[in-house]
Amino acid sequence: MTDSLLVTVPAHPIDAVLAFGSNLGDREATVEAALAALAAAPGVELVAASRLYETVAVKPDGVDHEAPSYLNGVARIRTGLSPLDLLALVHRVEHAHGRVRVERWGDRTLDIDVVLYGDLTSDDATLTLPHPRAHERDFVLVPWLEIDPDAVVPGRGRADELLRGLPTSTLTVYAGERR
Ligand SMILES: Nc1ncnc2c1ncn2[C@@H]1O[C@H](COP(=O)(O)OP(=O)(O)OP(=O)(O)O)[C@@H](O)[C@H]1O
Ligand SMILES: Nc1nc2c(c(=O)[nH]1)N=C(CO)CN2
Repeated sequence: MTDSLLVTVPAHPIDAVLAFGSNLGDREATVEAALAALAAAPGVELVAASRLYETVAVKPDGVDHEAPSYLNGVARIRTGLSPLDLLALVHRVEHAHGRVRVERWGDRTLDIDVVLYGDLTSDDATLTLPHPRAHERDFVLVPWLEIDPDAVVPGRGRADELLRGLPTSTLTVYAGERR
């Protein structure tokens, strides 16, 4: 059964953190369009967005240098949407940008994860909060720390300390292909 908190409309706007990834097509245009769509959505205010980072694809067996690399970024929004309405919005934006799911962690034009919704924790498979793998992903922690140096993953610890515990990072700041 879905946790009732996941369908509760908040009494006050909630800060939520979203992580973006794209490794197919015009990655920069896709991420920028997704951010614009989220910023324009009723009940969402875009508060901050990180730079984009070029990152090596991580597959279930480890990093895959043969796969197209990702652009990753993180945004903080303030929202009056319930957690599940936010997830539904994120899915609509993914589908509007041609998201096709073929295999687990397969290449994709756009992936948006809900990293955090306020301090809500959930172990519901439909929306697990905080995102169950955010704490082990440099491609989430690095851009998140850029916009929130004191970021904390509830139940896991400070993002800067989590990052220090990960293998050497393969991220580089994306300078842009068209600029
Ligand atoms: N915090 C969350 N953010 C986004 N989706 C989530 C979250 N928790 C659970 N899900 C569920 O996970 C399902 C699969 O999501 P998705 O296809 O984006 O996974 P993935 O990108 O392949 O892998 P990962 O979740 O490791 O990034 C979604 O349909 C969604 O209901
Ligand atoms: N570098 C990188 N690798 C990934 C990413 C991602 O966003 N960036 N997302 C995945 C599943 O969501 C799987 N692997």
